Amino acid sequence: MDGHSSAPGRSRGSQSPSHSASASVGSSVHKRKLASDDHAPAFPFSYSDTRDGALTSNDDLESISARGADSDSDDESEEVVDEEEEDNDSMRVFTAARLENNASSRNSKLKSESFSKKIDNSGTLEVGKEERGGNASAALATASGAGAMTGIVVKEDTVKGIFTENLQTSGAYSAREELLKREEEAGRLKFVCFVNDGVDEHMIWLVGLKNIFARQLPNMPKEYIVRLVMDRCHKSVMVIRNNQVVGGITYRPYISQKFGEIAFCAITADEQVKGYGTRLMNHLKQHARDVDHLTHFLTYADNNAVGYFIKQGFTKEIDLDKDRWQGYIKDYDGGILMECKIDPKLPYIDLSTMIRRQRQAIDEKIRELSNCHIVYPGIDFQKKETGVPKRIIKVEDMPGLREAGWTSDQWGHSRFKILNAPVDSATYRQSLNNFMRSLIKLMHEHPDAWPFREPVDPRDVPDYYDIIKDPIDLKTMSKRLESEQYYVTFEMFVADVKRMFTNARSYNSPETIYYKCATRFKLESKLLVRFSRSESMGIRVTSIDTRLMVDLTNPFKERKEWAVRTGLVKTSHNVK
Ligand SMILES: CC(=O)SCCNC(=O)CCNC(=O)[C@H](O)C(C)(C)COP(=O)(O)OP(=O)(O)OC[C@H]1O[C@@H](n2cnc3c(N)ncnc32)[C@H](O)[C@@H]1OP(=O)(O)O
Repeated sequence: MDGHSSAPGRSRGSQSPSHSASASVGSSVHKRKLASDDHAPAFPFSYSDTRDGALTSNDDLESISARGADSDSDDESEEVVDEEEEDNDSMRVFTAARLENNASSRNSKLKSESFSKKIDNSGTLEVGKEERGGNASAALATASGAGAMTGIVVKEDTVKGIFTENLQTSGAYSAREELLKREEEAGRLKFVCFVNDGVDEHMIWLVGLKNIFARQLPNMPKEYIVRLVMDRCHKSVMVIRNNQVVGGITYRPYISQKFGEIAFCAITADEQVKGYGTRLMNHLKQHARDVDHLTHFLTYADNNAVGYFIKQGFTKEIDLDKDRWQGYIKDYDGGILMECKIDPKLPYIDLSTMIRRQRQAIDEKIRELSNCHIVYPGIDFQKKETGVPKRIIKVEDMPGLREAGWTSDQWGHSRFKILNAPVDSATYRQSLNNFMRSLIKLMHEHPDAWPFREPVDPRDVPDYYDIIKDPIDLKTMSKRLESEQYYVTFEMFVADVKRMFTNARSYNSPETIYYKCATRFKLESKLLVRFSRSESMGIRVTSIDTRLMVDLTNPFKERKEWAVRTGLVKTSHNVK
């Protein structure tokens, strides 16, 4: 039973049999003292308690360290474009490195062990039997089902000649978790939780963990790390791979308060960003919930690690009642207090199976409602130059189209309808072609159109076609238009114009004239199409966005005047 008495003023040192320097209050003094006093014992307190063969001196610890538990070894040096115009911006955004893997930049300063910590008399921790006997979490994971990363089973499709394919197997998170789970099942990886219990093997791992913390949290006084890792009120959940510790979390469970304080968390440098940190946290949560009966975790997250903690479900908003934690936990400089609620039901160490089942259930439901999982064979579409088909393929011959609910009256269906256009499809198409022709002509005349008038010559730009897989230019568009087979909808035309700008802006860097031309040309083409569409559709625009009008620069100036003249735009309204 936790006999904690509310004594926020009592120093943490009072829990140690012979605490000394560490009980000082001023943080800087404390830090300096720890950092500079070579004669100070590495342990701020001595282990007079010898239960379970606990260490009795600093030498014992050093000797264990010398046995090679150091896994973080010292040799490690450490529209026409429509409304969705900006959809291509992402193409200019290059993916940044996921992590700045520089341990020395991880800046976590111990501000002060404020020693206002309340004492949790439950401090003597029972290490669950399952931890002593191995790894409860791993056992649970094994019991909870196969971890094979199989794809979703697709029902046999009865339609002849139709292929079905797995839509998706698993996301990156699940894939990583599954992989590590399989490692656990194969015995190459385990997650254990120990306190300083004097058992040699456990001590070796704890010392190894201490070394990792010392390496990965360089601003944390080493003596302080040793003290907490070896403190019997603190537990450490460790990642053990091939009998070597590769990381861990040291935390203190406050049993009566039902929360735990994560003191240190680190993975050895060359094993970071491989999913160990996530799996470790999941094991910790499961253990803390099932063994310690905790409901929350609190931690002062190092600024550089806030992202990691957020991904593990920690938030900067602290919901936990202050009475439950204030005065218990230590303050750290450069750290942000974060909280995580432990879910009472989630299978933390088998989340991937849960996610896979949920994904499967959703996928099955989607398959009941749609045929989007059915993949049809492609059509033999032999193209002439400019992509115009050599042989006209009847729409109804396209595999899967009828199955998708297409009917012949939908031919040439478009979001854009020319109003008052003839209903018979031949005349309608003629009007559409005329409309697109007038657009191409106007675009051709635009002063910024010069880079787009002809296809890029590979002799001038040898790598262009290696990078741009779907080239397009105004001349090619004109040919497509003249074939009268290609642009069967206005959307197809718009798609080519969009691609022309996207190609230019992905091949060329922003400071180039080509990129700038593309940006200006894109904007004005967009305005042009909006105007032309309005005109062609017979819509009488009675007001036009001021911004559009202001943006209309030269070659379209006449159109603006024309728009005003014809009453397309209300002069009293927007035109300046
Ligand atoms: C209370 C404290 O101890 S605070 C100090 C925390 N410890 C440190 O900063 C020491 C140095 N860092 C480390 O030891 C490790 O990088 C840890 C413990 C922070 C994370 O362990 P890893 O094994 O690298 O984490 P893991 O591979 O599971 O990554 C989980 C996710 O968090 C992200 N992540 C990992 N570290 C960080 C970080 N420092 N900042 C932002 N995101 C991070 C990963 O990119 C990954 O994202 P994804 O799921 O979208 O791909």
